[in-house]
Amino acid sequence: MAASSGGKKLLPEPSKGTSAASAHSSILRKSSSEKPVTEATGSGSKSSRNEDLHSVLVTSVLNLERLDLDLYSNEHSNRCTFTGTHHWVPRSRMLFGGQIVGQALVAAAMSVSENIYAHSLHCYFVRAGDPKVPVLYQVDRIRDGKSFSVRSVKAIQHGNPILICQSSFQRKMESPIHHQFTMPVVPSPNELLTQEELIQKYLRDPALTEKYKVGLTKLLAEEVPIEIKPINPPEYYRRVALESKQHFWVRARGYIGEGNMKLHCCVAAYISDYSFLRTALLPHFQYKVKFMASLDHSMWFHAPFRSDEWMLYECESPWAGSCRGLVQGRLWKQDGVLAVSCAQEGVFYVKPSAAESKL
Ligand SMILES: CCCC(=O)SCCNC(=O)CCNC(=O)[C@H](O)C(C)(C)COP(=O)(O)OP(=O)(O)OC[C@H]1O[C@@H](n2cnc3c(N)ncnc32)[C@H](O)[C@@H]1OP(=O)(O)O
Repeated sequence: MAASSGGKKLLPEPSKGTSAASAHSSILRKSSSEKPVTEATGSGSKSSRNEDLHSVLVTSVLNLERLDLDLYSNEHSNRCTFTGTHHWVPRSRMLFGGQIVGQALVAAAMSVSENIYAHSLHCYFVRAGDPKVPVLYQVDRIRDGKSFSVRSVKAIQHGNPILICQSSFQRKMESPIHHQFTMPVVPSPNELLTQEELIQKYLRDPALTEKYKVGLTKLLAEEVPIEIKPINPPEYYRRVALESKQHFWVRARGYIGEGNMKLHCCVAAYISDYSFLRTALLPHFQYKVKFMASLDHSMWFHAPFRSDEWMLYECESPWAGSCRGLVQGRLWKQDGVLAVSCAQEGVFYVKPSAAESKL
């Protein structure tokens, strides 16, 4: 399924100067008519996952409607067809950054030919997204070179850009120059509880205070289309300074299938912004956040991967200051291959701590 208009499958736009035939690739192979998944499917390898439950990320969230050449809307994708409400929106009530980045990459990918693949993207979030109105995606074809193609995408609401995203695509190339770090040693996904199972465990704790019960119940009710298995999650009630690092296993909720790499990169863009920025707050438990938002987001796609299979998200924050925090992340495949690197800066405005307020 590529962009769809009135249910008809639309193939990506032929790149200018490229024969339509070579551009006839669908970045999203699965039809949008397939049943979206509404709950986690299967517990482990893709073979145990019900292949009829396609991820709502593919059937809906990343399913843009083509309005014109290089112009797309998420009007029909931003809604959960089975509930009529908008897809998951953080409690900040701003559009989730990962959704805007993922949709911007879908729009850019529609304008490049089949045999080149996303290798990097760099975005700025310039205005908060409004969950009450659709987003327009305007693609500018900056350059098509022999090996690389560059696109610029503007995500627009109320006539103003909310996101500007540059992305670059490269044709497959081999090279003798190759190295990567070694994947951290952590428990495998099968040894861990999902975030939902952890919350259920906390909710069974008789010592749980009402405040935490309400917060955890709200978190449980959120329909985030991502499955997460935290590694060494801090006890919810332990208010202590933690190292600015976290690891968790992560995958799209539901089946996506072999698809092609452009689709998995778009889903990884969505996934990569979830629970990422909070890494910078882990050492600063004593402060109450009044405002928090991602300022930018960058990704580098290194090797083929599947975003509907467990990947280890290794997150760390080397620095925070001047109301900003930097987070860096690496997505590892279970076989130890480094698939994706991410980086993001965010803005935090916090209330002074109790001790500071007394000064
Ligand atoms: C963790 C969630 C990850 C995400 O997905 S966030 C979604 C993706 N990111 C975004 O949507 C951010 C989009 N960009 C923007 O909204 C703006 O560029 C951004 C970052 C707010 C900067 O715009 P500016 O006009 O410069 O706004 P600002 O930073 O001056 O103010 C923003 C709000 O914070 C408040 N603020 C500013 N300085 C503060 C302070 N010292 N203490 C407490 N609050 C403070 C300020 O009042 C403003 O709030 P409000 O909008 O007026 O209600």
